[in-house]
Amino acid sequence: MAVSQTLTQALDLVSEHKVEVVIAAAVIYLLSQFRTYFKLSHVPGPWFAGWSDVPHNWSIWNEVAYQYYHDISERYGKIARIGPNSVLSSSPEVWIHVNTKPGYKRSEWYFKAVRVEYQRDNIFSQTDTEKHDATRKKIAPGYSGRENLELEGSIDTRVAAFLGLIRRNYVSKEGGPVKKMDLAKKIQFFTMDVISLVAFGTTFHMLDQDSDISNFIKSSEDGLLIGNMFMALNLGWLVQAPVIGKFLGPSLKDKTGFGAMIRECFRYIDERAWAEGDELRSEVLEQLVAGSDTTAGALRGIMLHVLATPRVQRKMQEEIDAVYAERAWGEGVVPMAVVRQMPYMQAVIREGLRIWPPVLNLLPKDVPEGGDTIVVDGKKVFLPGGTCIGISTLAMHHNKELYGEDADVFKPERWLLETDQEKLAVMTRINDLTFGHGKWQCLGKPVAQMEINKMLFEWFRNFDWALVKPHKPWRLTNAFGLFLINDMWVRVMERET
Ligand code: HEM
Repeated sequence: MAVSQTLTQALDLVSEHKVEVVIAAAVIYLLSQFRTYFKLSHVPGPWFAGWSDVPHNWSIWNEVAYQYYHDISERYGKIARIGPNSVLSSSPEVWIHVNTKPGYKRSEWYFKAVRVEYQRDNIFSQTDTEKHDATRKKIAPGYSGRENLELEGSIDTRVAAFLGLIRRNYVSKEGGPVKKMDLAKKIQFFTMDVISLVAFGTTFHMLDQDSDISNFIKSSEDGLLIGNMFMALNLGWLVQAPVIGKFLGPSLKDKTGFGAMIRECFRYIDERAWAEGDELRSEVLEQLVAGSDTTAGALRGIMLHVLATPRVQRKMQEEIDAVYAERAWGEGVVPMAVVRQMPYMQAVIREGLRIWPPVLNLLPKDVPEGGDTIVVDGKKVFLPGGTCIGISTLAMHHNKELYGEDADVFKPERWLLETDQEKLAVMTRINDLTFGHGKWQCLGKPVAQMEINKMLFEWFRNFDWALVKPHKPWRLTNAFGLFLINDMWVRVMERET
């Protein structure tokens, strides 16, 4: 009774002083906006970034956020503001600092963006550093070639399957009809087949059947595009919200789409009795998401640049032929230990990852409580606690101060002809950041490296390649910083050696 009386009196008071209440609310709102604005007003950036996330979200909506980050860094320097509470940096030193200094944690972006299942975290979405570290300790050995001795053999079977698919369906002959192949699609078959083999111990057989089995790839692309839209509208939290989120996110009962894909994956996992418990199921599922588009993006990017540079293709094949002539490994797929010793191939891969880094989202981290002072180009910059700081990947890897005026050109020789050893070491350290750094560094790096190294060797040892539409080499979009690429049509011919 007393509560309802007080409520009525309060409502009466508000209705008597409507104008004053509106003014007070506006003042409080403006004060909080000013407070937020001034927190980071010493960081350069477009004026609107201090007041609104809309321009940033607009770039996400248009699927060009990676380019937006690059352009902001080019214009405002190595640390720049992109939102009221967000900054981004293209400085490798800053990024290494953020990823190693205790107290930094993953921002809430992670659970909004990469929590594949409703309200259940995986290692990638885990924002609680302690829980993340504990999970990482548990699952890391399974990802490493040293601990997982079957890894290389598993990948070899899929490399051989790719060569087999090309020979069965896509080899064109001199003067005969051209059998066009969408390399972008087949690369995704390859990465999906590898990752299913690594994650569940059984492959999807996409290469063997030359098909997007159960529409997994389409579902995953649709899921990324829809998720990207939610993020652009600042609604990422909705799919994880209590009750309502259950109906918005993918459901295991869905007939198609991401939900259907998750159900199928769980079936694979259960059949193999690979993992026990829901937590491990989530980790396995997460590998599929983290490990297929990323490596596919890398392989497509490297291939496009090599195919557009005939001199590089020729030099790669000369190196491959010399190694193959001396081969001590028999007839199978080239061993990783051999490709690792091929300087030109390694330069091509490093340069490919530099010119076309496949993971381009902010990977944002929160500054520890109490704030932190970072150093950018010798100047100290204070970031208040809770500020969200992300990486400007493209700007970092295309930095003209380090790589020169031709930083945006694919030139593997820059890794071979650099005489300044100190500079080469810096370039290498920065290049390694493609896979992240410190406690959040990519766990799948050995898997991805094996896929890229072996596949490139075998593609170019066996075949000659050409783009079918050099004027429009592929169709591309970007969601969550990952490239979704289709229609990369190529002509493949047996090599005349
Ligand atoms: C060229 C291919 C790849 C690139 C460029 C790449 C890049 C990255 C990056 C930048 C991160 C760090 C994210 C952060 O700072 O929070 C990451 C994390 C991760 N990646 Fe990869 N990745 C690739 C392939 C793979 C593959 C093949 C797998 C699985 C076999 C994988 C599994 C993971 C996992 C599990 C994490 C989370 C690690 C953690 O939270 O501790 N990645 N990756």
